[in-house]
Amino acid sequence: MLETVDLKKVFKQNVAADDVNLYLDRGESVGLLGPNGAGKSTTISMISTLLKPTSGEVKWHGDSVIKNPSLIRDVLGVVPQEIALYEELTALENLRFFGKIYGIKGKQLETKITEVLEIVGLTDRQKELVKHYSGGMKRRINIAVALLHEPEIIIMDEPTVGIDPQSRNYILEMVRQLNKEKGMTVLYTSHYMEEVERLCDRIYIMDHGKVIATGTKEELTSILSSEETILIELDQSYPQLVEKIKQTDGVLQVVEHEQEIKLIVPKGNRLLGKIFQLAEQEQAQITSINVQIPTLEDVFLHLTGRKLRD
Ligand SMILES: Nc1ncnc2c1ncn2[C@@H]1O[C@H](COP(=O)(O)OP(=O)(O)OP(=O)(O)O)[C@@H](O)[C@H]1O
Repeated sequence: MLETVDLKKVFKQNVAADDVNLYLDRGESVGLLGPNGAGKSTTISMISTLLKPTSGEVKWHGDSVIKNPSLIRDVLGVVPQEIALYEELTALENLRFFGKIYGIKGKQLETKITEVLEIVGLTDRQKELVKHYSGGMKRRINIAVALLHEPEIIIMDEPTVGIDPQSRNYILEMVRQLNKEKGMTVLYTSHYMEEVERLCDRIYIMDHGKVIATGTKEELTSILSSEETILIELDQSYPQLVEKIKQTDGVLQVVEHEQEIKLIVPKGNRLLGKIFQLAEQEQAQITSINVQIPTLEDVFLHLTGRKLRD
């Protein structure tokens, strides 16, 4: 239904999107997972025709969206990362304003507004000025705006960044319902692994402008089927210990974050004894040590040697 073919965007010397190939089938929920600066926003800006690609194609049912942007504009709802609302208007006035921009009028507009307010759970607060809304409520109205014209496909650019856990949960559940119950096709970008794991049927992992892996969560984590993750917590950080662990035979990847060290090691390894020995040498106190099933975060670490969120 929607496809990008070798989509590229170069800003001066910086290749923000590098031959990105994605596809979405009708009714799918697809995640674009990557750290800040990976090229997610650039890619979706090109898909939604807000940004002209340096080269490559965006196709809607096989036809070029680059040549004919109107093909996609009516069927696409875009929720940008930045809140795009008038603070001095109420939520209802914002929805009326944006609805008219979409060309929806009169009774049809009022019916649609009632419906989208219900979807985002803000019916009771619709007459309050947006400037008095919390960050999470503003994001929900931002989403309501994108739903006004009944898009076939909705693209969301990190819609939960910087909001409270309750609003975050509300948004995630709402996206799930739009996809699973209303059959809307979703392209969801995030740097939160848990969100794409929870919401998306298929996931593209991006880094430095490139798609570095794609598949279902199970397919992606099976990249690590012969490996496992060891998570070590210490009473404080021990840089020397990290260095020694990195040099230990059989340790494939190591990342540290404050008092925590995460290792990717081959399954069935016998490294725990060695780790305890090294900790003793460095007089480091291990407060916990856990062997875990690999997550998408570990897949990213395995592929790039870095954490998803640094
Ligand atoms: N208008 C622009 N001019 C120059 N460079 C840009 C522009 N927009 C993005 N970039 C650069 O392109 C790269 C990809 O940025 P992009 O915003 O697409 O990443 P992202 O994965 O969406 O991350 P974030 O979540 O931080 O937005 C970054 O190096 C960024 O600095």
